[in-house]
Amino acid sequence: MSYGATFPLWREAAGDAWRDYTRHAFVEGLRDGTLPRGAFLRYLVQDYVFLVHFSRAWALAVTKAETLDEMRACAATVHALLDDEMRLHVRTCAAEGIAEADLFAAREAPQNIAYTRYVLDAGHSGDFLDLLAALAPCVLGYGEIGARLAADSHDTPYADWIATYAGEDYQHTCREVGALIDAAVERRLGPERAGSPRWPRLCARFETATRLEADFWGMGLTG
Ligand SMILES: Cc1ncc(C[n+]2csc(CCO)c2C)c(N)n1
Repeated sequence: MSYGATFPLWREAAGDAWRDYTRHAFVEGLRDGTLPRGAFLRYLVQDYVFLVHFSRAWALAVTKAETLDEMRACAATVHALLDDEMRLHVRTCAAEGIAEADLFAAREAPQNIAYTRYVLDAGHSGDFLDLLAALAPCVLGYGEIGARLAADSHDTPYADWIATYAGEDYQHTCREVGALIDAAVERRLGPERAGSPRWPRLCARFETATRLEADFWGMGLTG
């Protein structure tokens, strides 16, 4: 999955961190069905809280945008997060007897705090590109993971989760976010993006967020 021109460069620059995230033991457990249900539910409850803060980060992106197209793309993501993706968590948890109020009130794990506040700080202390570089591993990594797991399908109780991220709706979102990143980078750095003095810092932001994603899976596995 390339999702545009910038993402493959950031992914390449992240080196082993990308592999550690997208091939994490938690992901392999989703793929072959060996992930314990308790680990999945722990992840889902934390992920609900994660999505609350992620919605805030995309809302921050609306305020950091420079064009109406950028504002529209980020506002649409806020809407999709609050109205679609979080509902999936609510439904799955409800089926296990966990109410939405419990999700909202869940105590955040340190790995969750580290990741979401890192992303928010990238936006507060930096500009639109700093924020997008910190947001990208989350959005595009799940697209890549979903597509890989669906292509190598097993009989797994996590087939719904895989289908959500492998599905055309989500893959379309990933292509749109890839295009948003490409246009934002071109606008601010020009055509020689990788030669820009800002480039190494953007790669570093992407890599840090990637490492925090891997730690988030780890939290699901071990609590
Ligand atoms: C830890 C963690 N990382 C990534 C995602 C996936 N994700 C987060 S926001 C979003 C929609 C577009 O921004 C998607 C698909 C997740 N749920 N939890």
